Amino acid sequence: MRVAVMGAGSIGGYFGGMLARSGNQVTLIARGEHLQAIRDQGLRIQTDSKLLTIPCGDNLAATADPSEVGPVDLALLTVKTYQNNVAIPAMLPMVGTDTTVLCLQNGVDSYQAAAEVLGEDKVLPGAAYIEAARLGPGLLKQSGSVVRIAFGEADGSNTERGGAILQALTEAGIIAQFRPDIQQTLWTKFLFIATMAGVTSLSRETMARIMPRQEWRRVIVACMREIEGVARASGINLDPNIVENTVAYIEGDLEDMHASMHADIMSGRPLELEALNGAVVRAGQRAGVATPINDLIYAALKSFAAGS
Ligand SMILES: CC(C)(CO)C(=O)C(=O)O
Repeated sequence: MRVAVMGAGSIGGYFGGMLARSGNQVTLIARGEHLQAIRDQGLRIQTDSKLLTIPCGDNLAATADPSEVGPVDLALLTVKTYQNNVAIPAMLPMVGTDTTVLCLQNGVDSYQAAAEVLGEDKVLPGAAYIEAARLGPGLLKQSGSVVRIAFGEADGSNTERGGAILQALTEAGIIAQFRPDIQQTLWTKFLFIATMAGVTSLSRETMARIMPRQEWRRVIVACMREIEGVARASGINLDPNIVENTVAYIEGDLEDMHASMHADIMSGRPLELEALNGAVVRAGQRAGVATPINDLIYAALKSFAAGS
């Protein structure tokens, strides 16, 4: 497959690198010293056990300019959601008649922003579970054993392109699922990440530190119940034990689990607040469900959302 990755940071870089290693023709869209380092030294991915180097050459290329790439079979959208206004229109030269755009961003409505610009029939919503960070120019760190993508057609249909992407991801060693119930999948991750990104950013403490504390645990469970209520009132069919399952999932892997928004606020970078707690507040207003905890998180973090 010809693949382009819009946003070759830690998550896009990891998936792009794996797809190149398994024989796809991958172009990373990157900028500045990150781009230069990838070109000079290859993309380097440090896992818990080894350093993988994927040199630019046969299967991997990197550029700042999407118009150099031309139409691809698969474009991954992995920029932070607050970059969408610039990044999504910039993808247009890479989207042709047969291109599929797989949105792996946080949030339940990010893929719609892409669909509005790139075409309703082009964009597949998806959710990524991966613990990754950028250590330096051209160098990524992927931690822990969880690397998973769940995606689907927005209308729940079973399509040939979905099967082809599933095969490419699986051959790249990524645990992938092509799901008929993609809204449920998106909201399941959303309930987890909006809550944990919100509370860890608010407290400036990691999940491992706040999860065992009863006072935070009550807030976390209440925040998840709030999001569950908004989802159900919006017609999303979540698992009846969604909150208990999500708490158990977090507690099962606490040491390795960090919310990227927490890392962002600690480093003074912009926040995905609008796509996370802001989106809960807006969806709550639409569905007529009160969201006092997310209102508080949203209000408290708003002054930091543009970075500091
Ligand atoms: C799944 C997880 C926790 C890591 O990619 C995430 O989406 C985030 O931190 O924003």
